[in-house]
Amino acid sequence: MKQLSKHQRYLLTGMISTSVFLWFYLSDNQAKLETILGPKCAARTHVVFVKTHKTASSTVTNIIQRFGLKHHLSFVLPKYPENYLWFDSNAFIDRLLPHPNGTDKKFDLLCNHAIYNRFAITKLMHNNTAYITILRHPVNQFLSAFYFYRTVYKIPYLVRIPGPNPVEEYLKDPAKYEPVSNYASYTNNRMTIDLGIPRLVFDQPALLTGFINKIDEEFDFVMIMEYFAESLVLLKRLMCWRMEDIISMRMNIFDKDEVNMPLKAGMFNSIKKWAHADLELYEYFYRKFWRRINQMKQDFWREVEIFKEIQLKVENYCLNLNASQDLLLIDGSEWNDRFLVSNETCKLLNMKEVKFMNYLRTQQKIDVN
Ligand SMILES: Nc1ncnc2c1ncn2[C@@H]1O[C@H](COP(=O)(O)OS(=O)(=O)O)[C@@H](OP(=O)(O)O)[C@H]1O
Repeated sequence: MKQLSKHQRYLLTGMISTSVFLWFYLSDNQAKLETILGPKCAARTHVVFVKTHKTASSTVTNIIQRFGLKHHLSFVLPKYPENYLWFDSNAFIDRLLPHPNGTDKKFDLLCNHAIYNRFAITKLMHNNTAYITILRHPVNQFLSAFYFYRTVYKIPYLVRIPGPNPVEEYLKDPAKYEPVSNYASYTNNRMTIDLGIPRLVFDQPALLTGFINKIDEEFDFVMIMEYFAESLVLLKRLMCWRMEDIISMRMNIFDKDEVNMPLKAGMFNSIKKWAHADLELYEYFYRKFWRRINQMKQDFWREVEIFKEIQLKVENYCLNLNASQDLLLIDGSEWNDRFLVSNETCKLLNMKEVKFMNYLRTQQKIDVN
């Protein structure tokens, strides 16, 4: 074979090393490809998450809190010691911590419990804010709320219910036990209440449907708790966030063995009947969720699978944490850059909503001059 000249050898070596470099870059992952060709999309940083009760909403709030902390974003936060945001009076601004950069500035994120009030919230937020919420099947949502607010929070109207099976007793005549105020109840179609739909329309089908349609117009995305992984991958795509942004640890799990209130025959249907506004809301957005998923290409399901694998690794790592443990390295894929999970990451993933909020409150106060 003919010997290559020095110049040809030099060119060939250059071509090979460039190819190896590009191969490493391109085969590594999508994020590296984006480094060369420019990003496909920029992460959206303006979100309102309407935190419905007992729907895995604290888990989603943790995701948003971590995202905001990482990107130094501003949060709409109630003044200490309040944990809820109240938009029911014109003086709602007085109950909020001021914006860290001046009172005329718009906030980036809102993710506390609040009764949705579009008029008030738009005054605080940027025009390009994504409005998001989450719903759960009303029977499980009702039971979760009933058990939690009776046995953990010990809310008087629920504690007062007598008998060996208080759920059964309550379902015989819910109105007998329910508090008068809309907002004091956690068991009367609370997801619908959280979304700002008044109790007055619960028994007026046309008006209720009208309100649900309005929510549909105003919200960018409604997640479904029973499809949490799918919901988070859709959220990631909508917001152009990274895989490490949507990992989470389950918050507020309630051990059903702690309560001895078996669900007897007929109770499932009684709850559906009582929670009929929540049921209509849930079924509407459940159908919409699946229409959205059915429009996705096959790669959506591959991304969900990858996400579930990563989520499991993170859960195992954070649950079996010990101080000397190495970092967890998550490999890159078509949908994510490589990333590391550390003890510090786990601390944030496990941080309860109120503790996280208190931390954010001190951060934002420090920023106020
Ligand atoms: N990731 C994930 N997947 C599935 N389910 C989850 C998840 N995270 C939280 N949960 C369940 O959600 C219930 C708590 O909901 P919230 O966090 O919204 O409660 S709260 O209103 O903020 O008190 C509570 O339900 P119950 O255990 O039935 O009470 C949690 O177990």
